[in-house]
Amino acid sequence: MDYDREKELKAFDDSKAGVKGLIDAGVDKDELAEELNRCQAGLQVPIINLSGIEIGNRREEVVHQVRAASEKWGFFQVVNHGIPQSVLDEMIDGIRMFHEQDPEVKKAIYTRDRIKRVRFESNYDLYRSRSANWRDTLTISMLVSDHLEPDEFPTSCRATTIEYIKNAIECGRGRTFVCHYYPTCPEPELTLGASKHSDPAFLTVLLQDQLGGLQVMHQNQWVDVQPIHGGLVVNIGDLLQIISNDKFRSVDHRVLANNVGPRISVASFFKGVFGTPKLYGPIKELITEENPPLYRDFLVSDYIGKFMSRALDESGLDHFKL
Ligand SMILES: O=C(O)CCC(=O)C(=O)O
Ligand SMILES: [Fe+2]
Repeated sequence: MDYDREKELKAFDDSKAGVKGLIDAGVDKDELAEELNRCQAGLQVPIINLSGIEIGNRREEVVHQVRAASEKWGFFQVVNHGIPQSVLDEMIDGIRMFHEQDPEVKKAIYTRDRIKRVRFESNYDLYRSRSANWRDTLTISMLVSDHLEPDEFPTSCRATTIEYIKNAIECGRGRTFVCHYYPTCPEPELTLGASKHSDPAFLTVLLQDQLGGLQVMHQNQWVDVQPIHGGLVVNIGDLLQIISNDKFRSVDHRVLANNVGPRISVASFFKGVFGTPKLYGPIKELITEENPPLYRDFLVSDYIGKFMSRALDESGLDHFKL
């Protein structure tokens, strides 16, 4: 592979020509328009109702639905999950407030709290793949432990403002919150909110607002993930595809940019442990003679390292295939 992402990023930064420089150099609008339009109306990612999960055989039913959705779609939405609507609404409002506050105050918070603002990659992505990431994100990494405890999510997402989010960090385990803010885009046909990718995580739980824009690749077509008030979007990430030995699917998704208004979403990535020597790989119970392991064992930090340095159109999975 002769492509060096860091080097290209630096070259772009050094040029100081900005997005305008890239556009002046020529963007193939037809290519992007074709890619944007490959959509499938009428399909919908599975919606799983968690109500009464403790009653009778409901749990079994739900497990079955989760399994089927994870195999066929890699995506589903959950409703009646028990997190109060007010908590979800306040979380969206908190993120909006954070991003829309006075720029100087925001800057002071970033500095004071040493919050890492992920590189705003729009310029770079436009350059590299003719598709920008039209969003500002705030990334908050949680403390790590050596196992995943996804059932803690409801507590740790009780975040209304940045202060609350930080409190959540205190009790968080091996996960990262990405609080997205997709500003209104003057030319949505020229760009993307988030370019096509699969997630570098075991599992992602996503809260999105009512604007829509998230699309998932299904049978070679883009399908809209319809916003459901009070719903949460769950998707399988690369790491779960690996440990399930390809039984569950980590599928590509993207977010369209729009000129209607800012879009807000909060993604909680369950990433496992970064700094410990724990090895992950296809779960032994799934391995038989007919179903041999498809991936080698790996450390989460190896995987994340590969993901970060890969070319944009590459999958993070390929490096671990046997
Ligand atoms: O904002 C969204 O709806 C999805 C964002 C996403 O896919 C990601 O951050 O990995
Ligand atoms: Fe994603």
